[in-house]
Amino acid sequence: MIYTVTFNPAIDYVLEVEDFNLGNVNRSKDSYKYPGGKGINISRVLNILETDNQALGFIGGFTGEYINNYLRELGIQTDFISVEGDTRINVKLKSGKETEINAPGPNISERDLEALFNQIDQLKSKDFLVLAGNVQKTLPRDIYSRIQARCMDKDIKVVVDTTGEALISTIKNKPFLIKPNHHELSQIFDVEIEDREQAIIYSKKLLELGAQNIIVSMGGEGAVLVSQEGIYYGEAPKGIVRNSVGAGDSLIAGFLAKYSQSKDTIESFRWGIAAGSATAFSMDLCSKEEVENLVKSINIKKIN
Ligand SMILES: Nc1ncnc2c1ncn2[C@@H]1O[C@H](COP(=O)(O)OP(=O)(O)O)[C@@H](O)[C@H]1O
Ligand SMILES: O=P(O)(O)OC[C@H]1O[C@](O)(COP(=O)(O)O)[C@@H](O)[C@@H]1O
Repeated sequence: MIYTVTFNPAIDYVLEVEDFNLGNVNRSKDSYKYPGGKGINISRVLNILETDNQALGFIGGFTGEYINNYLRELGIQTDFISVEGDTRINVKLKSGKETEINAPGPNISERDLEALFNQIDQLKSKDFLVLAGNVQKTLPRDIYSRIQARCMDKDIKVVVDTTGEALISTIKNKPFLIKPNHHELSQIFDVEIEDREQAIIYSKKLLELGAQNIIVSMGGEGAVLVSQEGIYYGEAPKGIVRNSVGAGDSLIAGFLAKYSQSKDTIESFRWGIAAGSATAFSMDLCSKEEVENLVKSINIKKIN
């Protein structure tokens, strides 16, 4: 079974505004709302790709209830822990460029954390655990690493998709997969990573430090995969970008959907890129048909 954990879910509120003008009243042409947060997006795309999974994490208030109901109506199993305060609303502004404002989210108490640890302790060998998204500022920065440590005596494949210290602290515990985008990779090493060659150099360092598979996504430029099996590059297909929110999450879900059936890392990488791009070309997340259409056109090149 694949479990996703979202510490800080969100309703993604997408506003389309023509010629956004800062400091003035703007009217939006259209607006949409979707349940979001990285683990939740991964659960939704796994479900789209007909892969069973369960969504865990913390929700609160009317916004949390909206997310839980939405996922259950899609047929996704959920076992969220209820916290005090409302789950956040993140604003995604489309006006030529994409601007995102992500809110802080409710506090997580010691008791809430204990409840999550109890759930993690029920996981079994061969399960996948995805730890995704930002963790609230009030929590210790190594919280993902502590969760990983609880899985070490079982054969659980842990996937981490976050940034900064929360990500760095997990590398020593040998995560199965990490997926920084090139900006996040730049942040880790405090350098400017702008091309594939640089992304490879720094991913190799993460491999040496313990990560088993590193995918660095680079938006429309595709992604690189660095693992013990070698170094690969996958070009992203061309298309009209409608809303790239959730593209990175979709990449992870596409990878896991394929990997959990086939254990074929390279083919899974191809599916990941297809799912990421199919989401970028959609207003909401991808559809199964779009992913299946795109996957045929994606060429994976071995670099080393
Ligand atoms: N403009 C785009 N054109 C085509 N594919 C895209 C585009 N933006 C994102 N993607 C696809 O989604 C994947 C993840 O996107 P990226 O923006 O790097 O992730 P994140 O959302 O984590 O920042 C890319 O590797 C690519 O396959
Ligand atoms: O947890 P964070 O880092 O604040 O990010 C939350 C946001 O990330 C998303 O999961 C999208 O992530 P990606 O675009 O990186 O795939 C949104 O749904 C959500 O609003």
